[in-house]
Amino acid sequence: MENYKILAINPGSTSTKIAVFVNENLDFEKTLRHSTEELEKFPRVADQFLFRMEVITSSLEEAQIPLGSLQAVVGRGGLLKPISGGTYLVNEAMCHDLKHAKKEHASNLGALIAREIGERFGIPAFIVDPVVVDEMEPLARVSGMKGVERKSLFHALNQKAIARKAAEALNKKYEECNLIVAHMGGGVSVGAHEKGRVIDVNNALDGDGPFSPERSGGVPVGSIVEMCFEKGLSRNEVYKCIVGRGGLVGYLGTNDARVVEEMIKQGNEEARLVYEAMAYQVAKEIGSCAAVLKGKVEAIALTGGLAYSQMLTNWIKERVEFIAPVMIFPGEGEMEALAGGALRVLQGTEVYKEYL
Ligand SMILES: Nc1ncnc2c1ncn2[C@@H]1O[C@H](COP(=O)(O)OP(=O)(O)OP(=O)(O)O)[C@@H](O)[C@H]1O
Ligand SMILES: CCCC(=O)O
Repeated sequence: MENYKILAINPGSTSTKIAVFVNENLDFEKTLRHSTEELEKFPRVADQFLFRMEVITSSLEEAQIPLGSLQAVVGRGGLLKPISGGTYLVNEAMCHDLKHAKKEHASNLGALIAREIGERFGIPAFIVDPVVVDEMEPLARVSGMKGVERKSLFHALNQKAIARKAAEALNKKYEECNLIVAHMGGGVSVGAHEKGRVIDVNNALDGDGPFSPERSGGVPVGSIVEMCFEKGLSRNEVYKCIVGRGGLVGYLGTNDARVVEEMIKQGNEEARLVYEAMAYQVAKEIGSCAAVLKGKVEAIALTGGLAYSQMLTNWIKERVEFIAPVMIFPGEGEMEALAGGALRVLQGTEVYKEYL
């Protein structure tokens, strides 16, 4: 069997994760951290392109991994038009949309960096399951306000990767089972996976669903109207309260769940209430997904950095275990999922999709 060496690139808001896989096997991995001072110099995420390229190429050089030895490069996909899940070849239309994306998101750089490396070394560049994966049913799109549609914007890459692992643990194919996946990281998304399609999910970036370490999740809209029109906050200030300064940050001044657990251990009652409320909201969202799937749920998977917390997962489990067995996959499998998507295409077990 031919060996494929694949570089995976995952640009995050404060880091760039890179990994090199030979087929399924991890050969090299590094998280390149970027300080606020380093990133502050760039007015827009797109302006960080050369800076991130430079840190990636120097680390690979340092690790003595020649870019010329790669067979493919794969980046985390960003805020494109809504598309179905899968592996996409990076093309001109995709790069155009990412350069002109209305919203800032570090993952907008994934495809652009992958394409640059791909072109330099004559190898294919892909993205896999970007945050805009949209497999929602028409019913799920109706918001209740004419002219406003519910959108699918979530941790598609990790949700799909973990759903595949949960299916494997059930000895089934992902496309054969109904699962609920709760990704609990800096943001939280809870998806109803029906036979390999995420038919409903909360929009993790736009104030929808449970609150998270730094996002407010859904809040009563009347209060937002007041913030906009009576408190005189700017558009950016209001958005910051929803994404960045919401959730644990807003209540407790930290986005680090470990710090919150320490506060609870020291007897801080507010910290306990807020932390348990986060678990309560995730459990409620899981319950909503169970209704979406008409109760036919084979497993509930909890993942993301917060899934390391036993305190949190126990609170969630006690409320949702009656629905289906709860499986816990702490952390995220994004690098493996990126490389896996590219590998399936290189090995010919999956056909890449074209972004139009
Ligand atoms: N061992 C642990 N116990 C409790 N919480 C933890 C642990 N490890 C990480 N966390 C928490 O997980 C959260 C971050 O999760 P994660 O690293 O998945 O987020 P991210 O990658 O920054 O954001 P996102 O997943 O939204 O893209 C933080 O609140 C962090 O404190
Ligand atoms: C929208 C999913 C990715 C993120 O939370 O930033």
